[in-house]
Amino acid sequence: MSVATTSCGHLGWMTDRRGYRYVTADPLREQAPWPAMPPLLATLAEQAAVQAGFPAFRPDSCLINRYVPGAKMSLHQDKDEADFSQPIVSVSLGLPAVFQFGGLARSDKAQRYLLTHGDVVVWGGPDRLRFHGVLPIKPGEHPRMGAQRINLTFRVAG
Ligand SMILES: O=C(O)CCC(=O)C(=O)O
Ligand SMILES: [Fe+2]
Repeated sequence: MSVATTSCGHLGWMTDRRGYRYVTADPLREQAPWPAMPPLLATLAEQAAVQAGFPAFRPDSCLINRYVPGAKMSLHQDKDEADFSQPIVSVSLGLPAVFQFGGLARSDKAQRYLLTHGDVVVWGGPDRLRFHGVLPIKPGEHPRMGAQRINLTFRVAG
């Protein structure tokens, strides 16, 4: 089962026959601009980045991933962004997930971390291009978010 994805902020992520890329308009909403990034969330992401040693982080894109039980994300690198000196800031809400954090090669052994409601992860610097993914979400009901996990990843995409 796959993850449902949308975006907010100046740039959002899409895929079609031409491949994956960041664009300024939502192809599923008649090319309307992506919704603005809520300032509260941008500030949260920036403050997390400061704590991790990335004080210049000003995200222009937030990917919103929705996982229902059974949904997973295979190991991948986030490498469509323009500037790899900027980190990724990830905020997890709802059902728990096992996050896999691997090496710079897909075949490298991945560490596993449990991410629960409210967890924030920052990866950058020499770790920016590590392979990562999410194991299938276990069935469950989160008291505030219901039977789903929402993950927000803040990025400097353009
Ligand atoms: O859901 C997560 O925790 C990770 C999401 C992710 O890696 C991505 O959107 O590129
Ligand atoms: Fe990713």
